[in-house]
Amino acid sequence: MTLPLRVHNLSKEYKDFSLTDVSFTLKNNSVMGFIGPNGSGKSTTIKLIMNLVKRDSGQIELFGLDNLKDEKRIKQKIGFVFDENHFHETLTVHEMKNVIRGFYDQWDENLFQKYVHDFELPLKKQIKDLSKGMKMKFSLAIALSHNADLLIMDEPTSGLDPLVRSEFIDILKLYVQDKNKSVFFSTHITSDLEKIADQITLIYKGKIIFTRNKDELMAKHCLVRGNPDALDTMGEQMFIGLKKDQHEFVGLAERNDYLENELGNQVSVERATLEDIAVFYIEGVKSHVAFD
Ligand SMILES: Nc1ncnc2c1ncn2[C@@H]1O[C@H](COP(=O)(O)OP(=O)(O)OP(=O)(O)O)[C@@H](O)[C@H]1O
Repeated sequence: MTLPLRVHNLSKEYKDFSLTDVSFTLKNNSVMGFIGPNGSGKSTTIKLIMNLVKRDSGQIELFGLDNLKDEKRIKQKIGFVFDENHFHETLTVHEMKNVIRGFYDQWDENLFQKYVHDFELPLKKQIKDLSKGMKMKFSLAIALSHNADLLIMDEPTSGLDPLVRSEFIDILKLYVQDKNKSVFFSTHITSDLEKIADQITLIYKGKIIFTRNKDELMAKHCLVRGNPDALDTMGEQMFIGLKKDQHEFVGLAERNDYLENELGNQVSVERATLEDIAVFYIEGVKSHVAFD
């Protein structure tokens, strides 16, 4: 079976920023969360995948097809939700939909109308008068109504309230119940990814730190907290990332017996959230000068 998305050694140079040898693979029927601090290169990577920006080198394959040579064919199979508004502000929802549906061979009007109903989309309102949440739901309704096999979304939930975000997650869960569907999206809201993601890719300063299975990532890591004196016994090298002052240290480590059994009374070992994992991996990279 061909993979929905494969990015290989992708590079792009801007004046003050480089995306360097970015590689990752989205598995079939999988949801991948693409995370990293502001300015890490998430939108740039997504724009390169969608051929909105020209790459310097590397390959991008969607469904086994080259994203440049087979762009037209590929775009029929992708539902794209973009943070920046790419609709004509003065058209109504209904008019805008009629423009967009013309691009898709497999437009499903009944399905679109179902989403209009479910999302309570106001067909007669001009795009400029929609709230942020409504615009996102409209984008999502479009993305879901042309039989796309892959959703690619750039921060689709930024600025949305928890209720709308929770609806969004439910929609994605339903979407990937179909074994042919996959999702790739960037976000800063790692708690959403804890609920829905199968894979996580972390990017920092234009380089990939890791692509990992989310459950495995969360099961394998822990936060360790304690008095800095305990570091003398433990050694700092066991930490992926570490923060300390004179009173306390907090670090991310891989779970192991030594930590949990032998050091039990000197340190506390806690569950690490996805946010902790991302923050401390980056902390570790920052303290590793060779990265720059
Ligand atoms: N067209 C451009 N010309 C020059 N620099 C650019 C251009 N587009 C993006 N950049 C720079 O590339 C870097 C990465 O930006 P990008 O938008 O990809 O980051 P991001 O990870 O999506 O950030 P955020 O989480 O804040 O949305 C930034 O430093 C940005 O200023």
